[in-house]
Amino acid sequence: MSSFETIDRAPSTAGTAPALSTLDAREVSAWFGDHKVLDKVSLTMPAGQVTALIGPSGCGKSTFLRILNRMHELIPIASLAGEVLLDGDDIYDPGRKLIDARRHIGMVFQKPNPFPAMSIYDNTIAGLKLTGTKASRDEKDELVERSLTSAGLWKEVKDRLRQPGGGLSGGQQQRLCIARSLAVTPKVLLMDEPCSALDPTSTRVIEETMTELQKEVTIVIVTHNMQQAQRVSQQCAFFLASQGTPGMIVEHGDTDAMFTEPQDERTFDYVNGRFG
Ligand SMILES: Nc1ncnc2c1ncn2[C@@H]1O[C@H](COP(=O)(O)OP(=O)(O)OP(=O)(O)O)[C@@H](O)[C@H]1O
Repeated sequence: MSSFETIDRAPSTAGTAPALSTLDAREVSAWFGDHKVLDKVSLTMPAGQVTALIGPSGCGKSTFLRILNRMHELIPIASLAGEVLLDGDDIYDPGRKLIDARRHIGMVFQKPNPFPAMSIYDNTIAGLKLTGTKASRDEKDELVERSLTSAGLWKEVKDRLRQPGGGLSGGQQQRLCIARSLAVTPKVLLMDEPCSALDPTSTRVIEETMTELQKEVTIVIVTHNMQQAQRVSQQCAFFLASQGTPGMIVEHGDTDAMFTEPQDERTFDYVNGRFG
Protein backbone atom coordinates (compact mmCIF):
# COMPACT_ATOMS: atom_id res chain seq x y z
CA MET A 1 0.00 0.00 0.00
CA SER A 2 1.24 3.49 -0.79
CA SER A 3 2.58 5.47 2.14
CA PHE A 4 0.85 8.52 0.76
CA GLU A 5 -2.69 9.56 1.45
CA THR A 6 -4.60 10.62 -1.59
CA ILE A 7 -5.06 14.35 -1.92
CA ASP A 8 -8.63 15.51 -1.69
CA ARG A 9 -8.81 16.67 -5.28
CA ALA A 10 -10.20 19.83 -6.74
CA PRO A 11 -12.88 19.02 -9.27
CA SER A 12 -11.42 18.16 -12.63
CA THR A 13 -12.18 20.69 -15.32
CA ALA A 14 -12.32 17.83 -17.80
CA GLY A 15 -15.12 16.02 -15.97
CA THR A 16 -18.59 16.93 -14.91
CA ALA A 17 -19.31 20.34 -13.43
CA PRO A 18 -18.15 20.57 -9.80
CA ALA A 19 -20.74 20.55 -7.02
CA LEU A 20 -20.64 24.05 -5.62
CA SER A 21 -21.47 25.02 -2.05
CA THR A 22 -23.88 27.46 -0.46
CA LEU A 23 -23.03 29.35 2.72
CA ASP A 24 -25.88 30.48 4.91
CA ALA A 25 -25.53 32.91 7.82
CA ARG A 26 -28.55 32.92 10.13
CA GLU A 27 -29.19 35.64 12.67
CA VAL A 28 -25.49 36.23 13.29
CA SER A 29 -24.71 38.69 16.08
CA ALA A 30 -21.20 39.59 17.23
CA TRP A 31 -19.57 41.30 20.17
CA PHE A 32 -16.14 42.53 21.17
CA GLY A 33 -16.42 42.43 24.96
CA ASP A 34 -19.79 44.05 25.62
CA HIS A 35 -19.67 46.11 22.40
CA LYS A 36 -22.20 44.60 20.02
CA VAL A 37 -21.03 45.11 16.45
CA LEU A 38 -23.47 42.94 14.44
CA ASP A 39 -27.14 42.37 15.08
CA LYS A 40 -28.93 39.30 13.71
CA VAL A 41 -27.42 39.36 10.24
CA SER A 42 -28.85 36.74 7.90
CA LEU A 43 -27.49 36.22 4.41
CA THR A 44 -27.41 33.36 1.93
CA MET A 45 -24.30 33.31 -0.23
CA PRO A 46 -25.39 31.17 -3.17
CA ALA A 47 -23.31 28.41 -4.73
CA GLY A 48 -21.11 29.49 -7.60
CA GLN A 49 -21.80 33.18 -7.19
CA VAL A 50 -19.72 36.11 -6.03
CA THR A 51 -21.39 37.92 -3.12
CA ALA A 52 -20.04 41.41 -2.37
CA LEU A 53 -20.32 42.90 1.12
CA ILE A 54 -20.38 46.69 0.92
CA GLY A 55 -20.91 49.46 3.44
CA PRO A 56 -19.15 52.28 5.31
CA SER A 57 -16.11 51.72 7.49
CA GLY A 58 -16.81 50.10 10.85
CA CYS A 59 -20.20 48.58 10.01
CA GLY A 60 -18.97 45.03 10.64
CA LYS A 61 -18.23 43.63 7.17
CA SER A 62 -14.84 42.17 8.11
CA THR A 63 -16.20 40.85 11.40
CA PHE A 64 -19.01 39.12 9.50
CA LEU A 65 -16.48 37.67 7.01
CA ARG A 66 -14.27 36.36 9.83
CA ILE A 67 -17.29 34.72 11.45
CA LEU A 68 -17.86 32.82 8.21
CA ASN A 69 -14.69 30.77 8.73
CA ARG A 70 -14.40 30.84 12.51
CA MET A 71 -11.61 33.40 12.65
CA HIS A 72 -13.62 35.73 14.88
CA GLU A 73 -13.12 33.34 17.79
CA LEU A 74 -9.34 33.87 17.62
CA ILE A 75 -9.84 37.23 19.33
CA PRO A 76 -10.06 36.57 23.09
CA ILE A 77 -12.77 39.17 23.84
CA ALA A 78 -14.88 38.22 20.81
CA SER A 79 -18.17 36.33 21.02
CA LEU A 80 -21.04 35.59 18.67
CA ALA A 81 -24.53 34.15 18.33
CA GLY A 82 -26.34 32.61 15.41
CA GLU A 83 -25.50 29.93 12.88
CA VAL A 84 -23.30 29.56 9.82
CA LEU A 85 -24.34 26.67 7.60
CA LEU A 86 -22.16 25.24 4.86
CA ASP A 87 -24.44 23.18 2.65
CA GLY A 88 -26.76 22.85 5.61
CA ASP A 89 -24.11 21.83 8.19
CA ASP A 90 -23.39 24.23 11.05
CA ILE A 91 -19.65 25.06 10.99
CA TYR A 92 -19.93 25.93 14.71
CA ASP A 93 -21.33 22.53 15.65
CA PRO A 94 -19.21 21.40 18.66
CA GLY A 95 -18.76 18.03 16.97
CA ARG A 96 -16.99 19.62 14.01
CA LYS A 97 -13.30 20.35 13.86
CA LEU A 98 -12.14 23.94 13.57
CA ILE A 99 -9.56 22.92 10.97
CA ASP A 100 -12.34 21.56 8.72
CA ALA A 101 -14.16 24.89 8.73
CA ARG A 102 -10.95 26.75 7.84
CA ARG A 103 -10.08 24.23 5.17
CA HIS A 104 -13.48 24.33 3.50
CA ILE A 105 -13.79 28.07 3.82
CA GLY A 106 -10.53 29.77 2.82
CA MET A 107 -9.56 33.40 3.34
CA VAL A 108 -7.53 35.90 1.33
CA PHE A 109 -6.57 39.06 3.18
CA GLN A 110 -6.18 42.72 2.32
CA LYS A 111 -2.39 42.58 2.24
CA PRO A 112 -0.78 39.69 0.37
CA ASN A 113 0.88 37.52 3.01
CA PRO A 114 2.97 34.80 1.35
CA PHE A 115 5.85 33.36 3.36
CA PRO A 116 8.49 35.67 1.87
CA ALA A 117 11.54 33.41 2.05
CA MET A 118 9.65 30.25 1.07
CA SER A 119 9.65 29.26 -2.61
CA ILE A 120 6.64 29.89 -4.83
CA TYR A 121 6.20 26.10 -5.03
CA ASP A 122 6.25 25.60 -1.27
CA ASN A 123 4.05 28.64 -0.64
CA THR A 124 1.42 27.17 -2.92
CA ILE A 125 1.20 23.91 -0.98
CA ALA A 126 1.86 25.34 2.49
CA GLY A 127 -1.73 24.51 3.49
CA LEU A 128 -1.17 20.78 3.02
CA LYS A 129 0.99 20.63 6.14
CA LEU A 130 -1.51 22.65 8.15
CA THR A 131 -4.31 20.29 7.21
CA GLY A 132 -2.12 17.20 7.73
CA THR A 133 -2.45 16.09 4.10
CA LYS A 134 0.46 14.04 2.75
CA ALA A 135 1.14 13.85 -0.96
CA SER A 136 3.66 12.29 -3.31
CA ARG A 137 6.02 14.45 -5.35
CA ASP A 138 3.93 13.96 -8.50
CA GLU A 139 0.73 14.84 -6.66
CA LYS A 140 2.35 17.99 -5.30
CA ASP A 141 3.63 18.99 -8.75
CA GLU A 142 0.16 18.53 -10.18
CA LEU A 143 -1.47 20.45 -7.33
CA VAL A 144 0.98 23.35 -7.64
CA GLU A 145 0.32 23.66 -11.38
CA ARG A 146 -3.45 23.35 -10.97
CA SER A 147 -3.67 25.86 -8.12
CA LEU A 148 -1.41 28.42 -9.78
CA THR A 149 -3.33 28.02 -13.05
CA SER A 150 -6.67 28.60 -11.28
CA ALA A 151 -5.21 31.67 -9.58
CA GLY A 152 -4.09 33.01 -12.97
CA LEU A 153 -0.38 32.92 -12.07
CA TRP A 154 1.02 29.74 -13.60
CA LYS A 155 2.29 31.19 -16.87
CA GLU A 156 4.14 33.98 -15.06
CA VAL A 157 5.93 31.77 -12.54
CA LYS A 158 6.24 28.29 -14.06
CA ASP A 159 9.95 28.82 -14.80
CA ARG A 160 10.79 30.22 -11.36
CA LEU A 161 8.90 27.98 -8.95
CA ARG A 162 11.95 27.59 -6.69
CA GLN A 163 12.40 31.33 -6.23
CA PRO A 164 11.07 33.02 -3.09
CA GLY A 165 7.44 34.14 -2.97
CA GLY A 166 8.60 37.48 -1.56
CA GLY A 167 10.27 38.26 -4.91
CA LEU A 168 6.96 38.56 -6.75
CA SER A 169 5.08 41.82 -7.38
CA GLY A 170 2.24 42.73 -5.02
CA GLY A 171 -0.41 41.54 -7.46
CA GLN A 172 1.46 38.30 -8.12
CA GLN A 173 1.85 37.76 -4.36
CA GLN A 174 -1.90 38.17 -3.91
CA ARG A 175 -2.53 35.60 -6.65
CA LEU A 176 -0.01 33.31 -4.94
CA CYS A 177 -2.07 33.65 -1.76
CA ILE A 178 -5.19 32.79 -3.75
CA ALA A 179 -3.37 29.72 -5.15
CA ARG A 180 -2.35 28.74 -1.59
CA SER A 181 -5.99 28.93 -0.51
CA LEU A 182 -7.14 26.92 -3.54
CA ALA A 183 -4.58 24.15 -2.96
CA VAL A 184 -6.59 22.80 -0.02
CA THR A 185 -9.69 22.68 -2.27
CA PRO A 186 -11.96 25.06 -0.38
CA LYS A 187 -15.69 25.15 -1.04
CA VAL A 188 -15.87 28.86 -0.30
CA LEU A 189 -13.27 31.60 -0.71
CA LEU A 190 -13.58 34.69 1.49
CA MET A 191 -11.73 37.79 0.27
CA ASP A 192 -11.29 40.81 2.53
CA GLU A 193 -10.55 43.81 0.32
CA PRO A 194 -8.12 41.69 -1.72
CA CYS A 195 -7.20 44.48 -4.14
CA SER A 196 -6.93 47.47 -1.82
CA ALA A 197 -3.12 47.25 -1.75
CA LEU A 198 -2.82 46.73 -5.51
CA ASP A 199 -2.47 48.95 -8.58
CA PRO A 200 -5.31 49.10 -11.14
CA THR A 201 -3.69 46.60 -13.52
CA SER A 202 -3.14 43.99 -10.79
CA THR A 203 -6.66 44.68 -9.54
CA ARG A 204 -8.06 43.88 -12.98
CA VAL A 205 -6.11 40.63 -13.13
CA ILE A 206 -7.45 39.57 -9.71
CA GLU A 207 -10.98 40.47 -10.78
CA GLU A 208 -10.63 38.39 -13.96
CA THR A 209 -9.26 35.56 -11.81
CA MET A 210 -12.33 35.79 -9.55
CA THR A 211 -14.65 35.57 -12.52
CA GLU A 212 -12.92 32.35 -13.61
CA LEU A 213 -12.76 31.00 -10.05
CA GLN A 214 -16.46 31.28 -9.34
CA LYS A 215 -16.95 28.28 -11.60
CA GLU A 216 -15.21 26.16 -8.97
CA VAL A 217 -15.69 27.96 -5.66
CA THR A 218 -18.30 30.18 -4.03
CA ILE A 219 -16.82 33.63 -3.35
CA VAL A 220 -17.60 36.30 -0.75
CA ILE A 221 -15.72 39.59 -1.06
CA VAL A 222 -15.58 42.69 1.12
CA THR A 223 -14.91 45.74 -1.02
CA HIS A 224 -15.06 49.52 -0.68
CA ASN A 225 -14.83 49.86 -4.43
CA MET A 226 -18.34 50.16 -5.86
CA GLN A 227 -17.15 49.62 -9.43
CA GLN A 228 -15.43 46.46 -8.32
CA ALA A 229 -18.60 45.22 -6.60
CA GLN A 230 -20.49 45.82 -9.84
CA ARG A 231 -17.84 44.17 -11.98
CA VAL A 232 -17.31 40.99 -9.99
CA SER A 233 -20.46 40.19 -8.00
CA GLN A 234 -23.87 38.82 -8.82
CA GLN A 235 -25.23 39.53 -5.35
CA CYS A 236 -24.57 42.43 -3.00
CA ALA A 237 -25.31 43.05 0.68
CA PHE A 238 -25.26 46.58 2.05
CA PHE A 239 -24.17 46.76 5.71
CA LEU A 240 -24.76 49.79 7.88
CA ALA A 241 -24.20 50.67 11.53
CA SER A 242 -26.13 53.80 12.38
CA GLN A 243 -24.77 55.97 15.20
CA GLY A 244 -24.15 53.77 18.22
CA THR A 245 -26.06 50.75 16.89
CA PRO A 246 -24.59 47.43 15.74
CA GLY A 247 -24.13 46.67 12.06
CA MET A 248 -26.98 45.12 10.10
CA ILE A 249 -27.87 44.45 6.50
CA VAL A 250 -30.06 47.22 5.12
CA GLU A 251 -30.63 45.54 1.79
CA HIS A 252 -29.31 42.67 -0.26
CA GLY A 253 -30.02 41.15 -3.61
CA ASP A 254 -29.06 41.15 -7.26
CA THR A 255 -26.08 43.46 -7.77
CA ASP A 256 -27.43 45.20 -10.87
CA ALA A 257 -30.72 45.92 -9.10
CA MET A 258 -28.93 47.20 -5.97
CA PHE A 259 -27.04 49.72 -8.07
CA THR A 260 -29.79 50.77 -10.45
CA GLU A 261 -32.96 50.57 -8.42
CA PRO A 262 -32.23 49.99 -4.72
CA GLN A 263 -35.25 49.62 -2.46
CA ASP A 264 -33.81 51.63 0.42
CA GLU A 265 -32.84 55.28 0.21
CA ARG A 266 -29.74 54.64 2.33
CA THR A 267 -28.52 52.07 -0.23
CA PHE A 268 -29.13 54.58 -3.00
CA ASP A 269 -27.12 57.22 -1.16
CA TYR A 270 -24.25 54.84 -0.42
CA VAL A 271 -23.87 53.34 -3.90
CA ASN A 272 -23.97 56.83 -5.33
CA GLY A 273 -21.19 58.01 -3.02
CA ARG A 274 -23.41 60.30 -0.97
CA PHE A 275 -22.14 59.09 2.38
CA GLY A 276 -19.70 56.67 3.95
N1 LIG B 1 -10.23 43.21 17.45
C1 LIG B 1 -11.21 44.08 17.76
N2 LIG B 1 -11.38 44.46 19.05
C2 LIG B 1 -12.36 45.33 19.38
N3 LIG B 1 -13.22 45.88 18.49
C3 LIG B 1 -13.07 45.55 17.20
C4 LIG B 1 -12.07 44.63 16.76
N4 LIG B 1 -12.17 44.48 15.42
C5 LIG B 1 -13.19 45.26 15.04
N5 LIG B 1 -13.73 45.90 16.09
C6 LIG B 1 -14.89 46.83 16.05
O1 LIG B 1 -15.98 46.17 15.44
C7 LIG B 1 -16.68 47.07 14.60
C8 LIG B 1 -16.76 46.49 13.21
O2 LIG B 1 -15.45 46.46 12.66
P1 LIG B 1 -15.15 45.78 11.24
O3 LIG B 1 -13.67 45.82 11.03
O4 LIG B 1 -15.82 44.48 11.17
O5 LIG B 1 -15.88 46.80 10.25
P2 LIG B 1 -15.72 46.95 8.68
O6 LIG B 1 -17.06 47.29 8.16
O7 LIG B 1 -15.04 45.77 8.12
O8 LIG B 1 -14.76 48.22 8.60
P3 LIG B 1 -13.70 48.61 7.46
O9 LIG B 1 -14.50 48.76 6.22
O10 LIG B 1 -13.12 49.89 7.94
O11 LIG B 1 -12.69 47.49 7.39
C9 LIG B 1 -15.97 48.42 14.68
O12 LIG B 1 -16.63 49.20 15.64
C10 LIG B 1 -14.59 48.04 15.17
O13 LIG B 1 -14.02 49.08 15.92
